[in-house]
Amino acid sequence: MKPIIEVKLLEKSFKNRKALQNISFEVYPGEILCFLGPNGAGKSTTINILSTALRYDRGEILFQGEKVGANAARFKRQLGIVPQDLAIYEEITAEQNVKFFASLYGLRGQELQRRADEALAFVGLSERKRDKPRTFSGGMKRRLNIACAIAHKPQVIIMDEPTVGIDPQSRNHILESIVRLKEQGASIIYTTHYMEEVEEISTRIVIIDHGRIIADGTKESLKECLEEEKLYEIDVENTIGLNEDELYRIDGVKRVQVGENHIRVTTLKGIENLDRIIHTLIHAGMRIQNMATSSASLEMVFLKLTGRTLRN
Ligand SMILES: Nc1ncnc2c1ncn2[C@@H]1O[C@H](COP(=O)(O)OP(=O)(O)OP(=O)(O)O)[C@@H](O)[C@H]1O
Repeated sequence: MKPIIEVKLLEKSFKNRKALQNISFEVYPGEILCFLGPNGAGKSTTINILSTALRYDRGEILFQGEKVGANAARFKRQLGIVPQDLAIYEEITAEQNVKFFASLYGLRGQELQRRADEALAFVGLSERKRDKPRTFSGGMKRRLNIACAIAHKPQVIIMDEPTVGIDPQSRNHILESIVRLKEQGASIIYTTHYMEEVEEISTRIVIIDHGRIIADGTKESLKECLEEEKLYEIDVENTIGLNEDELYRIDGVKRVQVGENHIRVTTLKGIENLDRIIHTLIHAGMRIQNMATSSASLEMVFLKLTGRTLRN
């Protein structure tokens, strides 16, 4: 299958600070490509460039095999953008909002009405279409934001953290609608901090850190790198007095991460070392309160690749 978008060696600096370095990836039709990365990793910069809202210094973006530069107008018509901050007008009705944004893509008359109705039904807001968004919950506003971005039926939909700070019901609604958009053939580029969302909806994942892509693959392929490892999550009263080196000296221990009252130890599966880990912690004066073992998760992939958790 041919990619709908190809991004090649993208670079972007803000003053002297490099925000993106050698970013290359493809987007295929009918996929949900999740961008995962901590604050400041470069996710928004990447998708703002893709949205044509931000210039880049070097690199190339192709849409259906052709450079975007000369075809920017054609490309923009096929983009639906759901920004991180709500982009709706509070003082006009939900329907008027959707019609306004869809009209920017050239829709008029009956077609405009039909598409607006479809988009509002799609996000579950048909019954509230004559109401103004100022009377909506945060989740409903987010859904309206999505309706505004998809009414013109774009081939590529870019969503920047569309579920931040909303109730679980709206969140589920949004995730379900994203999967339906994919099933209808759209390509969705989705950024999030929430690992669970990535587990739930992604067909492919790009992990970005410090402005570079450090992994690109399906959930399954990314987790393969962890087949040999397991993770101990240990809660303690506090970690004052713990020397990480003592844990690293234990056979099989690969990574240690120490928080205020939490310790994560990644260790090789084949080596029985739990008794030594516990002994070392007790010897250092730790009061263990809880312990759990995890097998491969995206959080662990992220930890392995970056040495950090996604949400510190
Ligand atoms: N307009 C700007 N001016 C200066 N620096 C910027 C600007 N926008 C982003 N940056 C810097 O570029 C880097 C990447 O930021 P970006 O917003 O893309 O990260 P992010 O992964 O989207 O983070 P978040 O999850 O917090 O949105 C950061 O170091 C940020 O401080």
